Parts: sequence; structure tokens; C-alpha cells
Amino acid sequence: MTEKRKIAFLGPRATFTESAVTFLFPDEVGVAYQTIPECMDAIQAGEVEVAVVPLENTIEGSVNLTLDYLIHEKPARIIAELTVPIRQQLMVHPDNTMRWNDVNCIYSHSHAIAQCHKFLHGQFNQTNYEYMTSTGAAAKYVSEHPKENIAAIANELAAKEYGLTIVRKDIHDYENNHTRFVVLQKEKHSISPPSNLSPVGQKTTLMITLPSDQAGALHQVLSAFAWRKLNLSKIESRPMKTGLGNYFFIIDIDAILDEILVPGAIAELEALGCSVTILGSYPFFHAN
Ligand SMILES: O=C(O)C(=O)Cc1ccccc1
Repeated sequence: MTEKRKIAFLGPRATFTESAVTFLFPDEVGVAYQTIPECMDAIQAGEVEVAVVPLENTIEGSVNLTLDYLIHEKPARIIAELTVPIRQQLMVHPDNTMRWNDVNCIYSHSHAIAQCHKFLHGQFNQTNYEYMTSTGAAAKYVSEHPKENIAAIANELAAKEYGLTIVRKDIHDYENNHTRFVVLQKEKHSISPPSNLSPVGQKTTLMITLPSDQAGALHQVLSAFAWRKLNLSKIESRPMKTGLGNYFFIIDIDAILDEILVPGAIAELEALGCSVTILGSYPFFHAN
């Protein structure tokens, strides 16, 4: 019998990240960590084989903590990506179901609160919000403080796991609320597909630094992809943290690395004076 692989995820139990782990790795062992950086440290320390962390949401944009930690602190390879539909629920301790309209604080992950902004503005505009490390952490906190009239925004699994009552269902403002999760693995490990699911396609993610003070450099970078007809599905800049105006560009290409075109584009970028790091070339999946 083969030993089960350990998968780090943003915990505690019943976060959206855990549901991504269950979808991708139904037969492996999930190990909950409190923060995204802790998940990434766990791969470097060899405590787990891979980590699953949120990277981007359709409503709120990138999870900067993940991107920045990947860029600046702990290099890791993206080996797969999963897009998951996200439904947010408002929940309270069962002792407080009669007074949920008057909760004085709502706990959740910052992205979950942002995804329900219109709902909260309409119904709870005098209420305080408290950001937690995850929606699961928020639900757990609410379950442990029955005397406080507080609520959490989290998913249905969290309501079950922590014994909370859902008082308003599906409070996210936009139906098209999806989050991309990435599976990360330590740089030198061999790449293994997450499971026998069928991928929707393949992507390559590059981190590019432009030569300093060169007019039109970004235009030249984009044209290296454009004339090869390489479709880009994302371009994002993140500060290099070395001074105002210095950025990394993170670019997702709709193509796998071993095609001739992507190595050609990378060689062209390097000839322009850019530095290019491949963050991963990987299959992407969709959960229902
Ligand atoms: O907090 C969670 O449950 C997470 O997994 C992070 C997150 C938060 C909000 C939307 C999607 C993922």
C-alpha cells in the first residue's frame, strides 16, 4: 500500500481551501496550517509534499499575501490550479439565532467580507468587521464565544463543522464568485499531477522584471507574446519592495512550457534585458 501524501492547506477545518484539497486530493491527508505563509513554509521544511493556497478571486482580485510570499520569501513551483465556485453564508451560534439582526461584529477572511460588501452595506452598515486568517477560523471563533452576539461569514461546511446556524444564505454580491487555488511544491521535487481528474487546459506562469528606465519595455514584453499568438489570461504587477515604481510582472500564458513558443518568448524577453522566472507550467481544473 502506498503511503498517503500530506497536503498543507489554509485551515482550520472547513475553509474553502480545504474543499479545494478534498476535490483535488480525495485520498490524501490534509494538514491544516493557520496562515498562508505557514503553508508555504511547511513545503520548504519538508513537513508536507504540497500546499494548497488561494491565489485570486473574481471579485476581490489577487490574494497578495500568496503572491508576495511566493515572489519574495519562499520560491515554490505551481504544479496545478483549481477554480472553485464560492458561496458565502452568514452564521451565528445557535444561542443567538433570535438576535442575529443586531450582531455587533462580523468575523471573516478579508476576501469573504469584500465579496459580501453590498449585502453588508445594506443590512449591517453600523456593524464592525474583524478580519480573521480564514473563514473557518471566523466560524470557529464564533462557535467558541456563544455569549457574544457576533456572526461569521463562511461556507456551509463550516456551519456544520462548528455547529453554527446559517441565518442568511448566499450573501455574496455576485453570482460569478470564483476563487483560483494553486497547488505548490518545493522547487526541486518531481512534478506529479494531483489526481486522475481531467484538466480544462494548461497554463504557464512567469515572473518578469523589466530592465530599469527603458521606455516601452512593457510594450516589448507584451509583443513577444502577441506576435507568437500566445494568449495571456492574466497580467498583474506587484511591487518589488525596492523603491516606488519598481515592479514584478506576473503573467499567465494559456500554453504549456514544452511547446516551442514559450521558450522562444522567454529567450526574446531575456535578450531585451528582462529577468524571467518560471513559477510553473501546470494543468488547471474546474470544480463543478
Ligand atoms: O478563508 C477561507 O476559507 C479560504 O480558504 C480563503 C478564502 C477566503 C474567501 C474566499 C475564498 C477563499
